[in-house]
Amino acid sequence: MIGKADSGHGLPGHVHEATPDGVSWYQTNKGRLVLVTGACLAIAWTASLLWPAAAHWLFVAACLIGVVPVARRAFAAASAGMPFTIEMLMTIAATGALFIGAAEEAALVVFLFAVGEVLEGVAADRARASIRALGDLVPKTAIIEENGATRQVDAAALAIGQILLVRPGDRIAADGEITDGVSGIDESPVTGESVPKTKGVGEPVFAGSVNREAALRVRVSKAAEDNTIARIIRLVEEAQEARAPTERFIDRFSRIYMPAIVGLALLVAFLPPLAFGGEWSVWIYRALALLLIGCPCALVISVPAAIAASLSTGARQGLLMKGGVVIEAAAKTGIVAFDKTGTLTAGRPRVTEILAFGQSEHDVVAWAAAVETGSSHPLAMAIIDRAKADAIPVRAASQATAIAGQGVTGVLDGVAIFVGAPRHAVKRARFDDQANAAVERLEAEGKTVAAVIANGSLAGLIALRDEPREDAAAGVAELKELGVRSVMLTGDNARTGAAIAGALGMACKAELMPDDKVAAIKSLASEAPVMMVGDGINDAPALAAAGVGIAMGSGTDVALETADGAVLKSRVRDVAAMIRLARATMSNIRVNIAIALGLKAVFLVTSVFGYTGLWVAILADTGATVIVTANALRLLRFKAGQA
Ligand SMILES: Nc1ncnc2c1ncn2[C@@H]1O[C@H](COP(=O)(O)OP(=O)(O)OP(=O)(O)O)[C@@H](O)[C@H]1O
Ligand SMILES: [Zn+2]
Repeated sequence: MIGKADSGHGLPGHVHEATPDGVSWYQTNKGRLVLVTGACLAIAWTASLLWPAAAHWLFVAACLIGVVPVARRAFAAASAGMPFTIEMLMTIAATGALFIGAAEEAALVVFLFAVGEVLEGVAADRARASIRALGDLVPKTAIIEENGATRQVDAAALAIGQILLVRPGDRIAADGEITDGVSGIDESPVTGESVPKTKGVGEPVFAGSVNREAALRVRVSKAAEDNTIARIIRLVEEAQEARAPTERFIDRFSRIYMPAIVGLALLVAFLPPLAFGGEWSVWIYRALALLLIGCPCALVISVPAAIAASLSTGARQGLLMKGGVVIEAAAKTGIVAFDKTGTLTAGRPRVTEILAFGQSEHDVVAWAAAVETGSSHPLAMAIIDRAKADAIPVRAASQATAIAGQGVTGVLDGVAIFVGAPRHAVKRARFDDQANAAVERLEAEGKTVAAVIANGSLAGLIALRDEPREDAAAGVAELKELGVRSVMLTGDNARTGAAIAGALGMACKAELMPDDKVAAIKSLASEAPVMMVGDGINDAPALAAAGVGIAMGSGTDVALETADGAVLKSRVRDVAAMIRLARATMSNIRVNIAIALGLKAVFLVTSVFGYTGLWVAILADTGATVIVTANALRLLRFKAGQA
């Protein structure tokens, strides 16, 4: 909401337009107003020493110069149906002060109000600039190779298929695939991951990452606006627009609060003089101070400033959240449900054992690999890789069909083959005691067993193991420290699931068919707010069912669009980091609201009883805004990860 023209919270004007790049505060209209009113004040003060009679009129002039632009905005809003604006409060207070003869204070009020606006603008711009800085990471130009010659082109105009020449030290200008060369690539701008990765021919690279070592040729695979970094920036910018429930509360609050303040001011102005003969000028003066105290700008700025700072900090650390709503929900997380394959584990299972029953090991692997050509499951790739490694030719089975959550079937050389989970395989072939014992033992070791059935009898067992990510146990432990429970959701069998989950120190719900995951999330949600973490691609329904759905993955393979947020570094610990950042943001907001309301409450009382006057009132208002914004900007330096 910062930087947008007012979007209906009834408090226009105090919300800041983005300052264009390269424009300093004093070059903006509001900045010039500060300089002009400041100069008038200085002249008037000097004059008051030399020629007191003229000083009064100089203060009046200073006040009028300052109040006219504010009054114009106030009346524009009023004629648009929003009479209770911050500008209106300010206009009434300043002109009122002029009428009761407090010209010096009226001028000071107008000046400090202008200063406050400029300070807010500077702070809001800082939060925004740190998001925009992400975009500056993509170079403006690129060198392409065409018909054997090279030329420099505009990076925004790069077309898919063009070949980029990337020298060592260059930033890569587009998402693409390496066609020539091997080099260490620093992807920290895109994923927040600071350790460079060595990449070679055929591997993807992302716009904004830095080529560290050797020259590369890269084939452009995405148009400029579809680059991963462009998508991330767009997402963070859109996220800024999404309004948190707390923010909506403040809007509603302000809508009642502003008229209430005006009513109270009228009461203070008229009641004492009419009821018990108070001095008119005294009570009008106090009422005007009350109007200034009533200005809710600190309250209005507190939430969006904190959210903008938090989104930007998160983005730089590879933690994306789509707006204040997500931050607020993430902060409340009581249970994190993790998908197993590809989230808690690396998603690259390896074959560890092959047991053959009455067949050769060779045939077991050959049959299994043949039907697995019809599946895109990670287990399928592992089995095919094993066949290749053992120099067993992989032929494609006919009629190969994947059965979701169970396995695959197909026919090779007239042999009908099934490869899949033993609990489904037992319906297709008899398992003797020896086979059952082997399955039990392997699963208890955290391995997934694929039973291979040929023409209705068990031909063999293939055990596979998908190692947990290096930081999975640490991530689960960090979550526990935050008071958050972790649960693993998996389609794998209960024994394997329990073995892996147990080693990581978390609970497990296993043997879930794809639809069951949604039901599992819903039942967890009845216990505590759930965050679901998955790869975002085949578990979109589960991500959607959870209070917060977070996709985990690096660069292009993460489905940013389907989730509420993403952990770009593929680290389990970053899930804890995200919750920490969300909680820090919410407590920052709570502190800000307390500061804003607390200061107002104190000065409300002192103004009504006449202990403090107009200029203290406006100073408290501006001061509260500055304190609140400065506090929000502290989030820009928040380190979400634990050392
Ligand atoms: N192509 C396949 N080859 C062998 N077994 C398979 C295949 N597809 C599915 N299975 C079996 O079915 C089970 C359930 O599969 P599903 O894809 O639902 O879950 P998963 O990938 O193992 O686990 P997760 O839910 O954690 O991603 C697997 O654990 C495996 O035993
Ligand atoms: Zn204010």
